[in-house]
Amino acid sequence: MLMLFGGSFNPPHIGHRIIAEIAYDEFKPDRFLIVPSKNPPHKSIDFIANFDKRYSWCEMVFFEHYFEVSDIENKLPSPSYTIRTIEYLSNFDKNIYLLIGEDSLKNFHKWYKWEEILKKVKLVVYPRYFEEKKPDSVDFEYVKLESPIVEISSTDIRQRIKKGKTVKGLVDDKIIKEVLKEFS
Ligand SMILES: Nc1ncnc2c1ncn2[C@@H]1O[C@H](COP(=O)(O)OP(=O)(O)OP(=O)(O)O)[C@@H](O)[C@H]1O
Ligand SMILES: O=C(O)c1ccc[n+]([C@@H]2O[C@H](COP(=O)([O-])O)[C@@H](O)[C@H]2O)c1
Repeated sequence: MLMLFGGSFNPPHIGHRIIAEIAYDEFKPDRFLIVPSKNPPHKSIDFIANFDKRYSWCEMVFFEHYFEVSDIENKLPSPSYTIRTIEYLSNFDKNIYLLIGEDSLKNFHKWYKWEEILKKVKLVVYPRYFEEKKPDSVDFEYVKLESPIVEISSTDIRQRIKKGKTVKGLVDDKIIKEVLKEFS
């Protein structure tokens, strides 16, 4: 079984690590892939660090031996549609679990070929809101993790840095210097 956790990771934060650790513990997949998105679809971001930087931050944050940080979306066509990543990974393992946060779940029915995705993966959702938010007007199956809500986001981290506020504890110590340099 392979678990896929994709994201912009702009930058990776402690919330991402908590999500990955809890999902790993719950499912114990044979492979757990962290996949930084080369060109995240549907995302308007004030600023995105280049792929190589985000990839190397992920390697430092997800250092445990059971995590594999993958550069596949750097090689696959742009934009980084998840269906393409899944189709590529299906060559290696057909039992794929796709891990997403509850905010992504809300818009999941707007993803490119989302119905195709659901035929190929089992969806695992990490809660992000105290009040459950289900996708609008569509119904599909997913497993929701029972886990603490983590109110940390990359957007907030970038904004804090711009305002000169600390992000210690929100971002892994190993990458904090580089992250501050990137987003100041
Ligand atoms: N605090 C969180 N709680 C639950 N899910 C999260 C959290 N942070 C990120 N995720 C999920 O992790 C995946 C990758 O997230 P992403 O890299 O976009 O981080 P983000 O904090 O949501 O970034 P941004 O603020 O730039 O949108 C997405 O599926 C997202 O829903
Ligand atoms: O395939 C899509 O249409 C699609 C639309 C939105 C998001 N995604 C993927 O979902 C993951 C989290 O996205 P994001 O924008 O919240 O960082 C990341 O791997 C994206 O490539 C994928």
